[in-house]
Amino acid sequence: MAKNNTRIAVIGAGSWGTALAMVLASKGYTVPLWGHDTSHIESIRKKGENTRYLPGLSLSKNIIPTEDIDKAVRGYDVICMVVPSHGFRKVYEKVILSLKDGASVVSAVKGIENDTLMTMTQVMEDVRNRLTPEKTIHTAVLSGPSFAKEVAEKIPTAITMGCKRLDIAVMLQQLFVTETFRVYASTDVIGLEISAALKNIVAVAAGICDGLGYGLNTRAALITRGLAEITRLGVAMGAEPATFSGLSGLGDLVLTCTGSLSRNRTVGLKLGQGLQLDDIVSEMKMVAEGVKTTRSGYELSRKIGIEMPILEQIYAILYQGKNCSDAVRDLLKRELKVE
Ligand SMILES: NC(=O)C1=CN([C@@H]2O[C@H](COP(=O)(O)OP(=O)(O)OC[C@H]3O[C@@H](n4cnc5c(N)ncnc54)[C@H](OP(=O)(O)O)[C@@H]3O)[C@@H](O)[C@H]2O)C=CC1
Ligand SMILES: O=C(CO)COP(=O)(O)O
Repeated sequence: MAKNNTRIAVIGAGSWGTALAMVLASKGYTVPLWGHDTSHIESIRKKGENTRYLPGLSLSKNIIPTEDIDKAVRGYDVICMVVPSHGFRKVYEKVILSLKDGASVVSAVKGIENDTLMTMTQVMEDVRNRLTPEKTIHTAVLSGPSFAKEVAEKIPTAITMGCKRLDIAVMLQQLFVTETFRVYASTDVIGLEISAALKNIVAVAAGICDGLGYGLNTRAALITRGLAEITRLGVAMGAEPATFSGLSGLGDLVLTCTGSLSRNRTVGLKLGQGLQLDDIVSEMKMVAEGVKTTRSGYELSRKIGIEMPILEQIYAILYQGKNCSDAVRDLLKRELKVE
């Protein structure tokens, strides 16, 4: 668990980027924390606290807030990308220009890009092929049940680091692990990314059912059947089935479908209570990735030809104006099946 000479920076000064910077800073690493909003970065620098996203938690002096992306990236060995999926590509296009050959880039983001239907490691590969094909860059993904606030408060958490090269996954595992932040290694990058992105949609569904006043039976059914459909899609994309019963699969699904800290579950809860999506989203200061991923997940499932009944109903609610109760009724009256 000891610190080594690796230089690591975090790109994205929201709740999760800040919490991950706190994990690394607690090990003694000096961590640049990049954010795109100069006034927000200035506020973090002055107050020693991210009052917008993690209020009440003092930041270590080892965290260096910066709005200068080149300064945050140039010469660093490992970059942790924590910019929401809708802004990820644009930021990475800047990051890659300053990235050193042989660096590792970890995506801690849970989403699928709209329009391209790419996961974040696929976006990174696409950007590299276009902008710096001569560079070798190791892409990785960090995923699992981990509310930023709890991680920042050092509440015991377990999570998975995935990289197609196991030696790199193990190097990154050792870099992030602390006494309260246990990191497993995996080589199933696509499995981790698909489970991470799609659990957010099931969390919206769980919130809707709670908002409608349904009970624990409903939630347990959603978690179980949600996992079945996420697994079907992931396996069709080349993932290992076992990944979906791991931390990034079942683990994160349980957390976000049941935890009151989940932004995606909160969106669903308010929809179930009758609020309009636009009003819910415009009042939230944090990102709920499941809203955009419902669109890309839906298009991906149709492209690959995988039946995903829960996802289809959430898509109809969010993007076709379907009534929440009608969606639940239509799920229940589907043709009977063998489990
Ligand atoms: N929070 C959590 O518990 C966890 C989150 N994640 C994932 O981490 C990712 C980041 O989420 P999280 O940190 O929670 O989000 P937050 O909503 O807490 O923060 C988002 C951050 O990204 C910035 N941002 C928004 N749009 C852009 C853009 N286009 N370019 C650059 N920066 C931008 C925001 O800046 P501004 O303030 O100016 O809007 C803010 O600093 C998501 O994919 C999420 O699913 C994963 C595990 C846990
Ligand atoms: O992914 C998360 C925890 O693992 C956070 O979930 P929300 O984005 O729904 O808050």
